[in-house]
Order: sequence, then structure tokens, then C-alpha cells
Amino acid sequence: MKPSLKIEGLTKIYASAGTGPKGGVNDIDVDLPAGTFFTLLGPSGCGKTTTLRCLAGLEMPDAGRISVDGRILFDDASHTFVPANHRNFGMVFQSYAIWPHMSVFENVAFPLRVAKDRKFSSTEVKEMVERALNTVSLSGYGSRPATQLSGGQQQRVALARAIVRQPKLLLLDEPLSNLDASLRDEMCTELRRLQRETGITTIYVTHDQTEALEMSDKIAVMEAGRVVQCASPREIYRAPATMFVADFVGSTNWFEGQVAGREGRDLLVRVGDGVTIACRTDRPIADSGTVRIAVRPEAITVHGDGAAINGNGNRLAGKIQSVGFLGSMTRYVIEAAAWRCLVFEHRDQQFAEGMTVSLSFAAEDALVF
Ligand SMILES: Nc1ncnc2c1ncn2[C@@H]1O[C@H](COP(=O)(O)OP(=O)(O)OP(=O)(O)O)[C@@H](O)[C@H]1O
Repeated sequence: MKPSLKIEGLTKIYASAGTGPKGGVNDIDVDLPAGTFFTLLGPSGCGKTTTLRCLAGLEMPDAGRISVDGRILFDDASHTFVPANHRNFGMVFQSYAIWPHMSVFENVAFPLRVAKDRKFSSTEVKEMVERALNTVSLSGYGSRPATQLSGGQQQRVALARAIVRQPKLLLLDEPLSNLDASLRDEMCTELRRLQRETGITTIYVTHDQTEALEMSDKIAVMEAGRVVQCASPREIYRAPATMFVADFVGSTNWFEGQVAGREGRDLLVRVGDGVTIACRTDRPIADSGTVRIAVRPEAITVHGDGAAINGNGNRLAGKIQSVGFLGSMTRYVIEAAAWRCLVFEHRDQQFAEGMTVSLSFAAEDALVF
């Protein structure tokens, strides 16, 4: 696939008024093939919006280089900066900013009417607006006043306006955060469909890990102005590069213990009196010292006391502390070797509070940090 967006060493530091930490982003590298749905994911203040604003041309970076389809938009070395209105990017922000005094048609036509680099004939405008409205499933809504639309429909109008000029890049900053939960789910699916159909390279900003995992081809997890891992949703979830990523994306059980040696490909870690966890790891970890182990709640299986457990892997004795019925799964909180473990099981509830049980999980599911 041909490359689309390339960001190299992007840095934007905001001068802090006081002595506190400086905000912004530091040394961001991203290289995406055309047509990627790419998500910047991280907690509040980690630099997602700053990165997006630098891409949009709304912010002047301090250093680095940004190019789209080989066209350089920013390069500090050659003092290149293409202003926002010459980038032809579509943008949708949290407050989707639909103009209430205009019809749906005029809202979507707006970027074509104000375009400085091209004049569009009225036939072109009509065709382009109708195509955009059709893409967001709002054909026939053109003459409606924008104020007579539901929140979800207004969001679609904002999207239609963003894609009407068939932009090279679509920039979305938390576009679903003002919608209620069921509408958000629907728009998640809709956005993904729209992106696949149009093939527009999309940069999506969110702090919601579920949205990120569900929609993205690739995710960059950000922490304190830096990208700490950039990978597919599966890899981010299954092989988090740092404790921060393991903690931020999905739920994790943490154990802490002393390295007790190695057995074949496994590192053995003592996490309690006579309790050792085997962790399959390729990371270079010293044969002594303290480490932390992360195990996902769904990687653990609960067995009845004394039940035969097939196969190799880790075994811990435990006691059920609480049971929660969540419809499609059961959530157990279990005390095991003085650790509090969260377990998600898709089987119907089989164990009750206070029962003695055994937990098992594979060495491959015990990630060591
Ligand atoms: N104009 C500005 N002046 C000074 N500091 C800023 C400015 N804009 C952002 N910052 C700081 O830069 C850091 C990154 O902010 P940014 O808005 O990019 O984070 P974010 O990840 O998008 O957060 P949120 O999810 O809350 O929107 C923060 O520490 C923020 O306070």
C-alpha cells in the first residue's frame, strides 16, 4: 500500500507559566499506509489534541516533519508550513459545530462555498453535497433546518461536511463523546463503515479504549506527550509494551514477586509463600530482583476445589470474595495467595461467595515487566 501520513520527530512544547511540567508532545513518529483508521489513545492531557492540531495546521510545531501523500505540510528544517485552509483535511470535533441558521444542505456545502483554492459550480456543489449526505445515510434531509435534527443526525451532518471535499485526511477529535451510549455504539459502527467505504485515512482521538480497540487498524497509546506503543489493537491488548499500556487498555491483574530462576522458556517468579508463577517471556530480565506480572481477567479459569485441571500452566488456590452476574459473563473477585484477582468467565455462574477454588492460567498469559 502507498504511504499516506508520515510524521517524524513531531514536537510541540507549550511554555509553562509557572514551574509545573510543560505540556505538549515530544518526538512523535507515525507512518501510515493510505486508508488506515488510526487512533491516538491516552488519558486526559497526554497530547492527543495537540498532535491532531499540529496535523490540521492549527498549531505551529516546534520541530519535526509532517507529510501527506509525499506533500510536505510542515518541516522545521526547511521552514515549510502549509496553513490549515490549504491542507484539504476534513475535521470533526467534540462540539460538532453545526450552524443552526442554515439548512442541512448549506451546512454540508459550506466548505465548497468558502474554498479559496477552487471555485465549484452549483451543479458540482449539488452533486458533492448529495454524495456526502448519501454516505452518512442522510439523503433527502437537505432542506431540513439543522436544528430539527437529533444529536446523532447532527453528528452525521458534521461528518458529511468533513468529507464533502473528499479530503486526504479525516481528523476526528472525540466526535462521539457528546452522544448517549446507544447512539455512540451506532455511530462507532457507522464511522467505521464510512471510513471503509471512502478509504479516507482517518486520525481518531479518544480516551475510550473500547472505541479504540473496536474501530482502529492501528493505535498509538500516548503517555505524557509521547507515543509509548504503536501497534494493532490485538497487539496493544495482548502484548502491551509497558505497564502503563497494560493498565490503560483493558483490565489487568497485577502480581509482584521475586525472580526465582528459569525453567525452559519460562521465568519463575515467587509471588507468595510457596507460590510461584511461570511467565513466558522474551524480554531481557535479570535472574534476580523484583518484577511485576500482568494477567488479563479472561485469561484465568476458575475450577472447583479438588477438580482435575488438564494441561500445564499456573495454578493458584483461591477463595471467592464476590460474584457479579453481568449478563453475557460472570465477574469473580478471588483472593489468591494474598492477591486480589479479577476473573471474567463466559460460562454461567458456577461458584458462590466463600467457596474455595483453584485458578489456572497459561505461562503465555503471564506478562512480566
Ligand atoms: N494552548 C496551550 N497552552 C499551554 N498548554 C497547553 C495548551 N494546549 C495544551 N496544553 C497542554 O499540553 C498537554 C497536552 O494537552 P492536549 O490537549 O493535547 O491533551 P489531550 O490528550 O488531548 O487531553 P484531553 O483528552 O483532555 O483533551 C496538557 O498538559 C495541556 O495542559
